[in-house]
Parts: sequence; structure tokens; C-alpha cells
Amino acid sequence: MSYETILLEIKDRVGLITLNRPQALNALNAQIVSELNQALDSLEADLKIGCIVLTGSKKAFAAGADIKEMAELTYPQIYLDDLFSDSDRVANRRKPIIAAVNGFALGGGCELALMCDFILAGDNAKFGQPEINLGVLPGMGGTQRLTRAVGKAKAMEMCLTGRFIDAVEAERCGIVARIVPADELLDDALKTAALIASKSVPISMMVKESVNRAFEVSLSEGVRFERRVFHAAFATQDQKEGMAAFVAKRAAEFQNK
Ligand SMILES: CCCCCCCCCCCCC[C@H](O)CC(=O)SCCNC(=O)CCNC(=O)[C@H](O)C(C)(C)COP(=O)(O)OP(=O)(O)OC[C@H]1O[C@@H](n2cnc3c(N)ncnc32)[C@H](O)[C@@H]1OP(=O)(O)O
Repeated sequence: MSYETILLEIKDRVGLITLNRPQALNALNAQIVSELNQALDSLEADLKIGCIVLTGSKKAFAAGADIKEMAELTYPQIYLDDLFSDSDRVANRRKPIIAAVNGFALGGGCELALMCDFILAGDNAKFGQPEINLGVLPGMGGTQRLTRAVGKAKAMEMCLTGRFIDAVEAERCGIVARIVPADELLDDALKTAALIASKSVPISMMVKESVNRAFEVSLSEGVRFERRVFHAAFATQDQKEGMAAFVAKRAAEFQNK
């Protein structure tokens, strides 16, 4: 399957998706989101793939929604179309997705990165929700995921001022898992993804589902959910292989069963 606005590469057990609208700093439009979801569908269906990396260019992960395409939209049109609902399909993927962010991740670009499971940032990365400068507010989960990631004070300041923050501030406040020299970011992200893909895919899916549950339910309900999923892990061959390998002092060879 060939795409116009994204590149899809398979690197052993890792799927690499590169946003590819450099002329507009990877500004997000309906086509790029549609092609992104098509690529994610294929990677989710490929049993070999254990982890996905989503990245952009050296200058921009994504500079937000395509303002030129959005400027003339009207309320009835976007309400009837349920604009941005397609993006929920990105956030609800079951396999782990790493966002490798160099340069700008602004507006929808920051929101897209926050939909991923964790962000590795190049030391040139800049994050922001500058929608207020355009007479709107974040519309793809930014007020919700950013607030859960960094807390009310930082999220409110960023959304009300439209201020960009650099990689150091983003790591300090919890948006970013790790900072990497920009030139080494993609290699690091692919190595990290390969490590995750070497684990049991069903178990990594259970990890993702349990961690994300913390955003949805009370602590007691979340602990109960995690416990039941932990119990379920013992129905997998991979749990038997993982623990047997430890006892035999050898590397586990997970079969994703
Ligand atoms: C879009 C309608 C259908 C949508 C369907 C689904 C879309 C996916 C969902 C998206 C999320 C929507 C919800 C979100 O909360 C709303 C937003 O994201 S609003 C946009 C927020 N982003 C911004 O405000 C950033 C705008 N850009 C800038 O401030 C600057 O470009 C920069 C990033 C600081 C870089 O500045 P410079 O280095 O000076 O570079 P230029 O400004 O010259 O840019 C180079 C080139 O790229 C074009 N460009 C940059 N950003 C955008 C953009 N967001 N949309 C369109 N085009 C962009 C810029 O115009 C230049 O091109 P040129 O004019 O030279 O042809």
C-alpha cells in the first residue's frame, strides 16, 4: 500500500510511520489522518509487529491541524461530520506506539504525540497548544490528555498562553519520557521499539490497556482491573515460557500465545 502523506516501513518486528508533508511542517489534514489510520490498521493486523514508532521530520513532528484547510470550516459542517472523530482510532490502538518527536509538536501535533503511549523527544523538540492564538482551543484531546500528563497549572498556562515549551521543560513536567540528541532520536526510538517488540505482544497489550485504565476509573476499580488481567496472563503460554526461561537461566522466546 503506498501513501502520499505518510511513509510506512517495516523494520523486523517494528512498524515505522513517518508523517510526510514537509512543505507544511506535517500539518494534519483529513488525508494524513486517513492514511495514518490505514497504516496503523495494517500494522495492528500484522502478527509479526510488536511495536510502532510514529515520527516526523527534523524540523517538525507536526505543526498542528492544517490551518489553511480549517479556516473556512463552518459549525454545521464540522458538527455533522463530527470533525476529529477519526483521531480516536489513533488513540485506541492496542499495540504500543512510541512518538519520536523532533522539532515542532504543536496543537494537533502535540495532541497526536500525547495519544501515543510515550514520547521520546529530540533535544530540539518544542511542544505547545497555541490554538488560542487562532481563536480556538485544543480540539483533539489536548485539554484532557495534557492536563492528565502535567497537571492543571502547566496545562492551563500552556493552553491559555499558547506558549511553546522545550524538550527539557517537557520532560520535567511529564510530557516526555526521555530526551535524546536530535540526530540519535530515530535510532533510539527504533531500538526501544525493538526491545518492546521482543516481549510477548499479548502481554504488552495487557500492559497498555491496564496503564490507560488509570485515566478512566477509580483507583480501586483500576487495581481490580489490573489484578484480573494479571490473573489472565497465566492463561498464556508466554507466561509459562517467561518464568521457565528465568528458572533455566536462559532468554525467553515468546510466541505471542
Ligand atoms: C484541517 C481540516 C480537516 C481536519 C481533519 C483531521 C485533522 C487532524 C486533526 C488535527 C487536530 C485539530 C485540533 C487542534 O487542536 C487544532 C490545531 O492544531 S490548530 C493549529 C495549531 N498549530 C499552530 O498554530 C502552529 C502554526 N504554525 C506556526 O506557528 C509556525 O509555522 C511554526 C510552527 C512556529 C514554524 O514557523 P517557521 O519556522 O517560521 O515556519 P513557517 O511558519 O514559515 O511554516 C513553514 C510552512 O509551513 C506552513 N505551516 C506551518 N504550520 C502550519 C499549519 N498548522 N497549517 C498549515 N500550514 C502550516 C506555513 O504556512 C509555511 O508554508 P508556506 O506558507 O510557506 O507555504
